[in-house]
Amino acid sequence: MGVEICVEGLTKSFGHQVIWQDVSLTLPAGEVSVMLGPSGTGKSVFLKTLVGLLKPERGSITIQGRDITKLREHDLYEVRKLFGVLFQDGALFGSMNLYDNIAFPLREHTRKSESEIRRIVLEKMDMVGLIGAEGKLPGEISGGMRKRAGLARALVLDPEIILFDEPDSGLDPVRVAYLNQLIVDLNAQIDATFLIVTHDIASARQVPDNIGLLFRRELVMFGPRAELLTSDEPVVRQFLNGRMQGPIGMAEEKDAAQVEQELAQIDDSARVQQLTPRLLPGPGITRPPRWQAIARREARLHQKEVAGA
Ligand SMILES: Nc1ncnc2c1ncn2[C@@H]1O[C@H](COP(=O)(O)OP(=O)(O)OP(=O)(O)O)[C@@H](O)[C@H]1O
Repeated sequence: MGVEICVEGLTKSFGHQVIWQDVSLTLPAGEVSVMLGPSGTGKSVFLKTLVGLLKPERGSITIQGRDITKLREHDLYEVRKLFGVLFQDGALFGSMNLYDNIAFPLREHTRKSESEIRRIVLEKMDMVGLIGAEGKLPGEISGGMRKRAGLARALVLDPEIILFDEPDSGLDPVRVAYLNQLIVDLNAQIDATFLIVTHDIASARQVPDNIGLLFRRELVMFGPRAELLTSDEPVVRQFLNGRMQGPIGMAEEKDAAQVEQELAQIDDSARVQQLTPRLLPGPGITRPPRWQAIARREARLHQKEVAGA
């Protein structure tokens, strides 16, 4: 079972540039959460702050009762072992084959024997569908395979928390669909806490239990998927529908009168019916008990929304 991450009043700046301020949210243990936001709103900075690579100016990040923003390097090193991170490009070593890339954290951080390492590496390669590609170099395989190799490497230390930085970037829609299914299946299998940064609205609608949205240096909203998907909050509605009409502009902020006029013109009559179904684990993968709780939570929200429509 994954662990909960409790973020309170978190603020991060670089010099005079405030990236985001007063961010508070709880990533529930074992659930999948997605963080959305226009480019440059600090989603990657948020992931790096969670894993302790960047220090916030204010606020706390509590994991297993410890505020990681206050830890010294040695203790932070221990907490980091709870995390697996899938970086945007897989962050594989170009000169090492996939087997050695995936074995790398085990050789660096554990004293396991080569036969034990072999068992773990092949198990994780199997989980992400890469059996047979052990000898390939990262430059010889597709972007989708590189992501899966990066994911296998993120899994080898059996993390309680996995952070995904734009796992779908640069992939075609079919590869994105396969990757989303893999993420859902993995979450059901290992029950770790997942946080995914993405721009892909289709993924954000189908994959997570919870969605958050960063905009203009604030966390606009964070909550259960169905709540965000049916929200009347103008920024949330604009982003999740990929529209030009709304408070989010190309580069500059729009003036209030223009936003109001644009919002008045949108016909949202079909919105309630459009609540995208959640992606379920594939056949043969047992759903952990929390899936029932999440399904009940979503059904309640949906009923409330339909009743209020
Ligand atoms: N180490 C750093 N030093 C100074 N500024 C930084 C640093 N890292 C990030 N930034 C700035 O923080 C802001 C947010 O960057 P970040 O990459 O987190 O955005 P993002 O929301 O992930 O964007 P995208 O969706 O385009 O990937 C940017 O203005 C970036 O230039």
